[in-house]
Amino acid sequence: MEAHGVAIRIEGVEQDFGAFPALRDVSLDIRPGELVALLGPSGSGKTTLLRVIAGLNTPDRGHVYFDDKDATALTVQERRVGFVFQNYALFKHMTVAENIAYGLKVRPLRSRPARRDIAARVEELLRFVQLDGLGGRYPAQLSGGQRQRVALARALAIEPRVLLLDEPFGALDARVRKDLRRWLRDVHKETGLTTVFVTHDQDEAMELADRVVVLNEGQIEQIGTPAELYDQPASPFVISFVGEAVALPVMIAAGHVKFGNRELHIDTHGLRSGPARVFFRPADIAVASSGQGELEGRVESLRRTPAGVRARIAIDGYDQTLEIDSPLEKAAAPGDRVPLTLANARIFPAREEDYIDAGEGI
Ligand SMILES: Nc1ncnc2c1ncn2[C@@H]1O[C@H](COP(=O)(O)OP(=O)(O)OP(=O)(O)O)[C@@H](O)[C@H]1O
Repeated sequence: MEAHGVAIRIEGVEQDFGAFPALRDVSLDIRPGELVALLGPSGSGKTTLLRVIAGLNTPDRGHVYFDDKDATALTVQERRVGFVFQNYALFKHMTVAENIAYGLKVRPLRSRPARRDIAARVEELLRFVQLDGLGGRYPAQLSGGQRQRVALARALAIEPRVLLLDEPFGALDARVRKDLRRWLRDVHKETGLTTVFVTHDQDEAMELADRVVVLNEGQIEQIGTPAELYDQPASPFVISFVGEAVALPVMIAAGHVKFGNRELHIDTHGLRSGPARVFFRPADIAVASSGQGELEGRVESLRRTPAGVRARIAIDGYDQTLEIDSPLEKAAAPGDRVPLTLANARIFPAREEDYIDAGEGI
């Protein structure tokens, strides 16, 4: 990638806490104006990576570049990053306006704007985050969502060149979260700021981000647009973490994919003969016309969902159940035996531990 097309470059970054490797060989380019999500389960290294980008953590190995300049040794202030944390770390004893003005007031005298200019900037930001008129309140007098908007205004006040958000909506209820997500997307559009946010919520990442970085055990599993992650997941971890998936242990032999003694009509994608796993989204498994299914199972239970029904099905020859989505009018009844067809399979080599499981049933 051309250097001028990169706002933040992370190169071979590693961070250890004692003997524990929290980040392992993380490399990533973030383009100017991009909205990037760091997504992963608890403990996967999201916050650690965000802190490395911010300059709050110094990596043990590797480099961070801002606009092509090595920023690894620069402080937070020197990097000019704006921060928003999960639990609205606002100063309780300061009014909303004072909170927003804080980053400007603590600047060294020579770069500090005049009082009048700070006041004007605060007013402008209050309007921008749709809190005009509330500058005199204290944080305790605001709702959670309002506080998070103040936190964002405070981060924007210093005119950062990068905005970093750590689970910014984590503590809010589902409805407010959703509203703020949309709002943040609008804010991003308007400011055009390079923005990196941490979330463990795949819906949040997929709805907001231009690109999503999936982290697992301190390593990047995949970087891609939401569509790429859904349609071309690079690993079993990604397909299972981004959206729902069911996995079936299969055996590849002579170019055929067998589940027990049934053949699944799936391309092997050039995988060698041996044990493998195929993954499906619940929406990609459908009840077939009788006699036409690749698999057969018994409906154990049904649950109504916004889009139709979700059926839990015990598959013949497999000691686990899988869940499928079907439209209301096609719903079977508990106890029914149903033939199933499969679409959009992803196939991956089995891990060692699957070899034994898969081998037994096949
Ligand atoms: N200062 C520290 N000292 C020791 N271990 C740490 C420190 N900070 C993080 N860790 C460990 O590093 C790993 C990654 O932590 P990190 O906070 O980056 O994960 P995360 O993906 O943000 O998780 P969560 O979603 O739970 O916040 C965890 O196992 C954590 O316990």
